[in-house]
Amino acid sequence: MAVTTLSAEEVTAGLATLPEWSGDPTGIRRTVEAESFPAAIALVDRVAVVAEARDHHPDIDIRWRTVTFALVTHSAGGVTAKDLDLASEIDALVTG
Ligand SMILES: C[C@H](O)[C@H](O)[C@H]1CNC2=NC(N)=NC(=O)C2=N1
Repeated sequence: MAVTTLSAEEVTAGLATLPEWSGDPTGIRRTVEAESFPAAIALVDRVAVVAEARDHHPDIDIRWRTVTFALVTHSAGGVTAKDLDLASEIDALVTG
């Protein structure tokens, strides 16, 4: 499915619905403090299942209990609706 990149205004509007996320048209990101390292890995595993199902994958940085998810649509060269949608899914997986 061809997706088009979002404008700065569209990303700003999208981030208004995603208060845990920050970023701009080049990428959006969220950091999560998990209870433990195993909990961090379990969260990453839950996100991996959804990402694989969507064929849309975050860049993930794991540092002990701190997990940072970064989203951009690489093939489009910027943030698209796919990134905003997956960000919302990740929020649901964080709260569990
Ligand atoms: C072949 C496969 O569908 C593509 O490489 C997918 C995989 N996951 C992806 N994830 C992200 N974030 N951006 C992409 O452009 C992308 N492309």
